[in-house]
Amino acid sequence: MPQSVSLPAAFEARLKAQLGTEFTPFEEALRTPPPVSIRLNPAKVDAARYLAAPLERVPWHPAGYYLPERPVFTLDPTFHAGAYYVQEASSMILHEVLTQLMPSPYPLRILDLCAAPGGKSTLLASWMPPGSLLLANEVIRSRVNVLKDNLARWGSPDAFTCSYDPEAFSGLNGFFDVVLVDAPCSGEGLFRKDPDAIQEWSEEHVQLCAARQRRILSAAVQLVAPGGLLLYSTCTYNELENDQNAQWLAETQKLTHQEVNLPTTLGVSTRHYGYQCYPHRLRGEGFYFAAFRQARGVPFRGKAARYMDKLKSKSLHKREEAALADWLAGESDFFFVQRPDDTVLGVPRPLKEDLLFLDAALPQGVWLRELGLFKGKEFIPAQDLAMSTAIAPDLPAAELDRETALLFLKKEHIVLPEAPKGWLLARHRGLNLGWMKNLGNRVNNYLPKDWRIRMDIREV
Ligand SMILES: C[S@@+](CC[C@H](N)C(=O)[O-])C[C@H]1O[C@@H](n2cnc3c(N)ncnc32)[C@H](O)[C@@H]1O
Repeated sequence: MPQSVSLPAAFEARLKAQLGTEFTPFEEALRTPPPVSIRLNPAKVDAARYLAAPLERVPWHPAGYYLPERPVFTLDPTFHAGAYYVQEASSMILHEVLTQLMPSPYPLRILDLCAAPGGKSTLLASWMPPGSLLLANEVIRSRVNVLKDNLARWGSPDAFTCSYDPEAFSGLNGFFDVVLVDAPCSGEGLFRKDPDAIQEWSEEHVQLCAARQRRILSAAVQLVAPGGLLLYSTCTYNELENDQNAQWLAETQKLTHQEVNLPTTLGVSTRHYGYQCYPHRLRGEGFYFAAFRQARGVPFRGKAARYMDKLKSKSLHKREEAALADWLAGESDFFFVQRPDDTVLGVPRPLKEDLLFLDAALPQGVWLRELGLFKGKEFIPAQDLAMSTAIAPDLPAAELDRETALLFLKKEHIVLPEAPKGWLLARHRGLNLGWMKNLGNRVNNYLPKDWRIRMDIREV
């Protein structure tokens, strides 16, 4: 935040009351550059081999690292391949919260109710026990595509996307073991990273956000299974949106507030119900979180059998299923469905019943991962498949140097005289970027238009 920008007077007065003598170091911290941090994708890269030089660790996440400066991420092909997510460090603490409060080795059903652009969803996808299901929801339609693409890049076959108002989930009461409400908020914690947030701040907006958060939380509470966890987080500091909403959850919604054991060396401040990250106490932005256990509640009761036919009617031919096996990793176990436009979608078989519940309970179901499309006998693989961790590891591929990888990501023509003909994965540092088809005299680039790098790459 530049020296010339001043904080709104009402915000400053409130933070002075909240922080006392710590207000001065807080304000000074807001005027220093925000730290840059990434979270590696352990399903795609091994830190020891991937990182060119040792980096400072984010103390509360095993795959979180601070970068010495902000690179142009767009010009790093491995960013497009889903090797890491650029995530503000404080919010990575949810990994520690989940590990302490939900130490389950068993598969879980997880809902990220306010998910775009997908930072917490990718964190959840990496954290969750094998066999779990993650549903990432974003109500604002214009924000759904970025969520879908970020999750596709992350590659988890067990993460799905949808777009509903929180109240639309009422047919799934008691279904989820973990529900995260990373609520839309007044964004006070982002003042350093995004000075525009200062212009948008007002007391009225804080009140509006607090009321909206309660509406979202009232819907979310119902969805948590008995014994399950509701996580509430914001990137703001005020009590109205934070601890007062947490108090309301504890007192009126009959949830049991959970404590998290965070060593004082981490610098996280304890509020009455939740926890607050301040930028002068740790290397991260402003972030608040509180955790609650659904003590009682009604368990979900659904009849999957009633809905089976719905998906069966769109199931694939046996010979097409057999052809698909070549494109998928040996250990993957998928069931396939075909959309009316013939796109083939794949779901890990152990999640089939849960997907059928979701499909029945939500008006338009959920978006499943695309595998490709059969055109006659030819299978045209989808971008989602290239990104998925369930793709067969031994498919024909061309390893591209950085310059050629960026040309591929710009959707330009590239020449590969040595490469075999047919479908080829474009790779950089062993990570898949997308599909090419080598016709001999030319290479067709199948990167989806929306994934194309738009910036000028000539500076590389
Ligand atoms: C703080 S952001 C979520 C950030 C995301 N969890 C991440 O880590 O990348 C809050 C999200 O809630 C969405 N949202 C806005 N109004 C909402 C509402 N009434 N119900 C649910 N979500 C809403 C916003 O569009 C936004 O994407």
